[in-house]
Amino acid sequence: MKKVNNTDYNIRNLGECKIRTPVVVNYYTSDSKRLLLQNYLDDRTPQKMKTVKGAGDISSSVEVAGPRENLFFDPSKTKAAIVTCGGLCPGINDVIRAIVMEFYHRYGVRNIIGIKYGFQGLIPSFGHEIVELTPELVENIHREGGSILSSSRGQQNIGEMVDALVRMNVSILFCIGGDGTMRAAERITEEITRRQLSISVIGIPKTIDNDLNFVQKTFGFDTAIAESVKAIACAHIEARGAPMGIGLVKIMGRLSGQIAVGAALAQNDVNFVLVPEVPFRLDGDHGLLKALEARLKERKHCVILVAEGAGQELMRNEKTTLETDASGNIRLLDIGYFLKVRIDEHFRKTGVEINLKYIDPSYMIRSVPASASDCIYCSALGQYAVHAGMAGKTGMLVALMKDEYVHLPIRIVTSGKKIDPEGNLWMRVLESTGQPPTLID
Ligand SMILES: Nc1ncnc2c1ncn2[C@@H]1O[C@H](COP(=O)(O)OP(=O)(O)O)[C@@H](O)[C@H]1O
Ligand SMILES: O=P(O)(O)OC[C@H]1O[C@](O)(COP(=O)(O)O)[C@@H](O)[C@@H]1O
Ligand SMILES: [Mg+2]
Repeated sequence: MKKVNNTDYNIRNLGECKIRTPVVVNYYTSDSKRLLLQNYLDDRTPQKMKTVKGAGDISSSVEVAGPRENLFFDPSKTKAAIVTCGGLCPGINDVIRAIVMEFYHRYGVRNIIGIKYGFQGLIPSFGHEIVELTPELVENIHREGGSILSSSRGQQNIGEMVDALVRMNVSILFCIGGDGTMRAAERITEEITRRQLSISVIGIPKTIDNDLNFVQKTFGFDTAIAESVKAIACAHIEARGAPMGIGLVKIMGRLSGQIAVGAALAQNDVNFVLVPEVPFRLDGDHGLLKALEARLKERKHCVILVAEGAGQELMRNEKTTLETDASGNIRLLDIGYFLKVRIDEHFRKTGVEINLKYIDPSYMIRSVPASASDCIYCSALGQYAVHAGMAGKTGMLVALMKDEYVHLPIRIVTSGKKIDPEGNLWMRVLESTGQPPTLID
């Protein structure tokens, strides 16, 4: 990576630079649909592009993250704003800290503000304060979980948010968030483009769910796994501590079972992993209850790990109305409690006395400070985000992809990454748990 110091970059070309969205060329999505983004082809020198193998034989090129020789924004006049949205996630404060430190110490930018309570902070009627972010303020924030700026859910008016950016004279907006935040960031970018404003929008992929497409890993994911593992270890101890013990753990993961899968692979005490991507049944010769009977008969204890989004169809019928949260995310029914009740009922009927202990670590896996590996990731994301913003990139996010930090157009990441039930990851889960390949008749 090229080292930046305050004299390395060239701000003489400010007027000649254009604010622009990076490109992905010839990318094939996992379902093999061709995604061709016609866009600016800047930074396409070989050392600034990374060629990655997509599905099949198709290669694609994406921009590699890092400092650029030409800046779009003049550091002495630049004002940056940071907003953190959606669910909390370990490492948010690390990213905020890295952005502030990079601006101050690398680029000499002094004007950095924090928007409070997610996108609400850009809507004047909420009356949230604006926070001035300085090195002194952020110095120790990475030791705390959560976000010093707080967060919120709920859609806000895009036009009003852009008005606020204009009013505050913001040059670069950093949106730290998950899929919802990236959808909002995309719409903000579109509105900025429509108004022909020179405001750059840079996304940073946060979510313990790790469900952003093309992004190898969202920050906070590793920490969430490390915390989930503690609950699994307790469930295992409890299961072994009583005759016919069952430890049942429910873990977050709304549309994807990535955390459950990661935790199961990290802590090989789990016998059944239930995720949204792989449907299962309770009843029938190949259903979960029969498989559980067999496991208990053989080993006298069992650990079940269920992702919160798994088995939703088992609890719904045609009369169920789907409720959503303020952001439009579907409110999930409680699969953990449902399984506890159904498993208890089943063994009562069959006359087998079991000891089921249900553990739901819930928010405990996401409100902790980041693990060491997430800390490293968060600092890198913050630094690269600043480089991208100063170079006038927009409508993009910084992310790790195939072990390289790259720039991805925001619009390609929001379609939702899933575990492939035919893929190697799920295969490894089956191998390490010993659970049957299917729990459906
Ligand atoms: N299509 C959209 N247009 C505008 N705002 C959106 C859109 N989707 C989500 N948002 C907003 O982005 C913010 C974060 O989204 P949310 O789903 O709560 O969390 P996350 O970004 O972690 O997935 C919320 O304020 C939400 O209302
Ligand atoms: O109760 P909340 O705050 O709405 O959050 C619950 C959800 O937030 C998450 O932790 C992460 O979701 P986002 O990152 O998309 O906000 C999910 O795993 C969970 O379903
Ligand atoms: Mg989300």
